[in-house]
Amino acid sequence: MTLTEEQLIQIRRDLHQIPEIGMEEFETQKYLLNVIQNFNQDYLEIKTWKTGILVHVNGENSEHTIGYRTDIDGLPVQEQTGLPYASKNEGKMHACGHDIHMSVALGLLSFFSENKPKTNMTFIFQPAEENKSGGMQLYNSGAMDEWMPDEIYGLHDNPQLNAGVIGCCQGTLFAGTCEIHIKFIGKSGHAAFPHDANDMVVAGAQFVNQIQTIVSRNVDPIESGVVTLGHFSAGTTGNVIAGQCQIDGTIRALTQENNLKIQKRVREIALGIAQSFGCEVEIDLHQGGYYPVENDPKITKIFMDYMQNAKDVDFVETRPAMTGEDFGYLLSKIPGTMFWLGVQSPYSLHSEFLAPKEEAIQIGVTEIRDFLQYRMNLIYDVIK
Ligand SMILES: CC(=O)N[C@@H](CCC[C@H](N)C(=O)O)C(=O)O
Repeated sequence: MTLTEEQLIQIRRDLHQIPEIGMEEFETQKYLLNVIQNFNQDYLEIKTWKTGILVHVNGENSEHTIGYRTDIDGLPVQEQTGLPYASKNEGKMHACGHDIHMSVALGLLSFFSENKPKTNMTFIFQPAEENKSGGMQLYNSGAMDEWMPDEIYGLHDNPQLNAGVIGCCQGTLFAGTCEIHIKFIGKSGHAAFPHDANDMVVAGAQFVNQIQTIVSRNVDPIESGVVTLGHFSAGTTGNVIAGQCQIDGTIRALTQENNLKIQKRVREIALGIAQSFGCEVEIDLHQGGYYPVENDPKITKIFMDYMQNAKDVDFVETRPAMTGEDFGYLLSKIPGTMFWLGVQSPYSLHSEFLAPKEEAIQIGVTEIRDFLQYRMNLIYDVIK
């Protein structure tokens, strides 16, 4: 069966209620499998990988395989939307819209399970996009090998675009990211005797201030970068000198070169602070699979030209964004395109109030289905 708009919205609401953190998507996997097993199975082969699912669609010509990837994990965010179908999982929420991504993917898969595609297809329901580089883990596990796509597509929802609008750009769509985890370890003591202690609030504060110079002084101003420290904790109370300071953050850059340059400077500054304060430092800079999302020039031109000219598609050319995505790793191995799907919300991705407009799901399914058919016809004409 091809899922109707009503069914897609119900699926999205069901998934929205059961968000799970990366590599713990057990209920989500079970729900997805149940939906997929109700599709026409004539052309489908299904397998699981950890908490993810791979579905191969046998097309008319098996010389080319089109990949379509959705992420399936939620975030550790306490939902505050007040919606009747809000998350039932305390402290977890689909605050990045992966429930929308999954619903669109199911809509597409349901269509191609009924309408044999011109080429093979591999649908990837990928765990752990947010924090554990699920895309990189999946690719490196070899689980995709037998159904390896020749080209791959994936979308991300965008609250700033009207529902159903498609956005894309040539080159880098999303930044490469790198998590920062730094711990300064000194000596705690009485607030009255600072000379007998080694104050890690002061060391941490110096670190926070000094890294502000990285983007302003080390990155070419024509290019760009972000160093955000979202977490700083030290000490226990006002009259005890803190012996430890934990700082966590993230680096964002549009090129891998700048990402590595910023990583190097963060490391150097942390080591310099440790030396000048005579304290220990533990530095954990972790990029994993969060490479810059580099759209393939040829495939992206075909995608953008199609979307620009298609009747009924509202298309905008977007600028690169400093969000990260482990789809960047898959794109470093397989040529393809990532694009935005507008879901129109006053709240940003990762907000506890994010409430995407559900009409974007069916519009997205129609737009992407038509593009994929167009693309498969182009390929089929060449290889048949
Ligand atoms: C689309 C999106 O919001 N992605 C996340 C990716 C997280 C990357 C990693 N955990 C990091 O913080 O560096 C994002 O925060 O952009």
